[in-house]
Amino acid sequence: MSKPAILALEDGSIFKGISIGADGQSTGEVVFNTSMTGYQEILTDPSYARQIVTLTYPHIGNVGVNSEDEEATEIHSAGLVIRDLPLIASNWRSEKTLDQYLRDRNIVGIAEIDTRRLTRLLREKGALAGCIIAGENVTEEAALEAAKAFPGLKGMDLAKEVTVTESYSWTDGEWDLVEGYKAMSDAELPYHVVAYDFGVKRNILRMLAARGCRLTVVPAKTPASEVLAMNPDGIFLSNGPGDPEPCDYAIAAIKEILETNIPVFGICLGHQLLSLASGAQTVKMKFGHHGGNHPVQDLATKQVMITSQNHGFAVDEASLPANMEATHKSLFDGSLQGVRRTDKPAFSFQGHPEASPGPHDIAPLFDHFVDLIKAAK
Ligand SMILES: NC(=O)CC[C@H](N)C(=O)O
Repeated sequence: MSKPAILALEDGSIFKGISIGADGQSTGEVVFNTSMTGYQEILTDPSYARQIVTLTYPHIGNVGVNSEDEEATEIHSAGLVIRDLPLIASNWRSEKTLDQYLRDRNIVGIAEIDTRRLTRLLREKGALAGCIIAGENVTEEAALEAAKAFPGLKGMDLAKEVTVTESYSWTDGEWDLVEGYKAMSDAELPYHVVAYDFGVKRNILRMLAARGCRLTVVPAKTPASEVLAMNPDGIFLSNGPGDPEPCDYAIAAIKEILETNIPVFGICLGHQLLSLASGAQTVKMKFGHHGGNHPVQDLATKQVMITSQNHGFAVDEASLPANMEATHKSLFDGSLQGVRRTDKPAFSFQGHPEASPGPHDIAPLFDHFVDLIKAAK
């Protein structure tokens, strides 16, 4: 017997469906993601903290879930909204069904929702605060009240909530498959990169390790002095949830790091923080970019790449300081997608070059980072 569930939005819209996952209540900013695959990676991406994700692809859960595809140890998304949960999950890697996974992690979800109506609404009005109530005691009034009480992500520092408490090392990246690194032990990997964890995805760490980087992953609030004392060959700024603007500790640390000539690479939240630390400004977007098919142009070569995206804030191109240059633009809406410092070996990208799953067109950005490290060494 399926249990009822309700999704209420701050504008008063009510969507009735059935519960998948845990009983309970969850509020957050409702966003739509147009990816056709990767629901488990989306759920576990720390950048989705405090966001309820609706997937436009209609059948979600077909291949179940497994322990290898998680981008972090927990589900960070505040809830899942889908059209149809298949009766059977079938894949050789599947360890459990999606609804069992949500129940085990105490995450609420709702199925049998008209996700096309919901997506059109979010496109017209922009991302809206919402609340899912699932299981017992499902009332429209309670869901509406909770949705309206959610303050929105603007001004919310969530990087400090999802980051690690202790630093750790990471060398897992099938780096031994890369020619030249085959016979090396982890400690012999040629480059030491310190990665700030603002909500990092595992595949970013894997892709850096695969290029010969021995990583020390550090908590979001680690001061620059501690990072510089580790003598890194490169510094990486991770993706992460929430508004970049209130992350003053990170902005201060990056400013200090930019006084050195150590190569810096930022992805998504890391891109926004590098820009803020350089004097640029960020803005909240209407409904953001969340999907796996976003065309982005490299402004120098004019080459167009298909990219994976997940962001609700963006760097305002008009605010770039004289020593920062736009490198990439979205061909969907013209928004800024990449920057580089003209006076320092520092650059960053708004989308996700590590896309897993997703297009790999922009993966060479990792090679560019390693090239800067080699040049600086
Ligand atoms: N994936 C990310 O790092 C997201 C960055 C930021 N939280 C945003 O929404 O724009």
